[in-house]
Amino acid sequence: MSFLHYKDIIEEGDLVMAFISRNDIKPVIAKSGATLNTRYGVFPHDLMIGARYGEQIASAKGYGFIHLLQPTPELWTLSLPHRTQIVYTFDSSYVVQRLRVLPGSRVIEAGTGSGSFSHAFARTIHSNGRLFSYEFHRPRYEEAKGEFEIHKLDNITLTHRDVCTNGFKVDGVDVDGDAVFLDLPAPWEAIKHLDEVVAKDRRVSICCFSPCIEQVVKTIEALTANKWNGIEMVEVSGRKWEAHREMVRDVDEAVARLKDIKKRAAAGLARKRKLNKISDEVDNEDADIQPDEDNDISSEEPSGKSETEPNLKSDQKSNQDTKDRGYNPFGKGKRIREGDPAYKWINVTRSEPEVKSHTSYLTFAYRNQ
Ligand SMILES: C[S@@+](CC[C@H](N)C(=O)[O-])C[C@H]1O[C@@H](n2cnc3c(N)ncnc32)[C@H](O)[C@@H]1O
Repeated sequence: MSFLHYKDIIEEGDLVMAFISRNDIKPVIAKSGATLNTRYGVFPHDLMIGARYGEQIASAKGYGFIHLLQPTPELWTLSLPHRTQIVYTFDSSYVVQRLRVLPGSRVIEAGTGSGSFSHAFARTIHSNGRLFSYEFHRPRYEEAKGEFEIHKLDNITLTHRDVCTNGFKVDGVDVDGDAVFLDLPAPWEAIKHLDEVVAKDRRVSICCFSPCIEQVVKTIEALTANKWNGIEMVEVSGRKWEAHREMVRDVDEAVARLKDIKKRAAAGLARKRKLNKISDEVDNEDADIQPDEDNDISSEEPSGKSETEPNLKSDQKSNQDTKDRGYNPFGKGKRIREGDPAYKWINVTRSEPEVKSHTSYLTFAYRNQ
């Protein structure tokens, strides 16, 4: 396994992205005898080893299940241990294409932070490219170094350095960068050091990622002073769209639904009244109880049989609902798989209710074009 080369079968020592739910993805190194404990059950790693990436496995007791996914930078970004603020895929995907980062590119990145963007760069530039990443915080540097080794990202050169003070030169290496990404509190202090490491014979692109407009202004001043051209600032407003099919229903079905709701409400009320009556009887064991027409459930129960449902006692009825009732779009009944060709469907899209708010401003510029 590696983020650079995909494979089919999971082996001991491979990284597996255990997809528990949309908001819960756990990176796991498959190790014989170990277990993954989740709220859906316990998953022995021995079930993962030998399985195919993409496969679903059941928990040891068979109640829950998870999917075993191939590691990708996108899944890593959603599951990595946060040491800092990170760049998410909404922004990183845009930056990668806008900087024209390709297999073979030589990219300069500072700071490394949690290594979220480093994974995306490393995957895109592939084995023939090189990412020069810089981090001045010692523990973060150490942790990123360990992660890159475990993830076999051998196309990254990680340097422990304050780039604002000491620049980007790497001993014995011609960095020759053609793309630069600065996610630093003061990128304007680092820009002046780029001259000594960026390519002179081809186009070089830069992106500075800054959360506030005052930082953007200072960055633009430094880019202009250092002869960067085509300066442009953009903001990515990420929003997820969900596409699925919805069953087309007609008026008769809508009327049936209203009747169904009304009938269920009446039956529920009757059951509640019956229960209240029983508890009153228990409380007043010796009392002389007069029949109360308002609480007589026989007047509340639907008297006639409906087309689809015999007039059964409530517990029998609920069994009957799921067994014989066939498709019921509104309540208990057979579940229909989305897209079942026996029904009519329409394609619909829905945007996520919560629009991602501001992440950062992206300031782009170019040299030697
Ligand atoms: C917001 S984080 C970067 C997050 C990263 N882009 C990611 O996606 O995970 C900024 C990092 O820059 C580092 N940093 C700040 N100033 C620096 C400097 N002058 N030289 C090197 N690293 C620096 C910080 O320690 C921090 O880890």
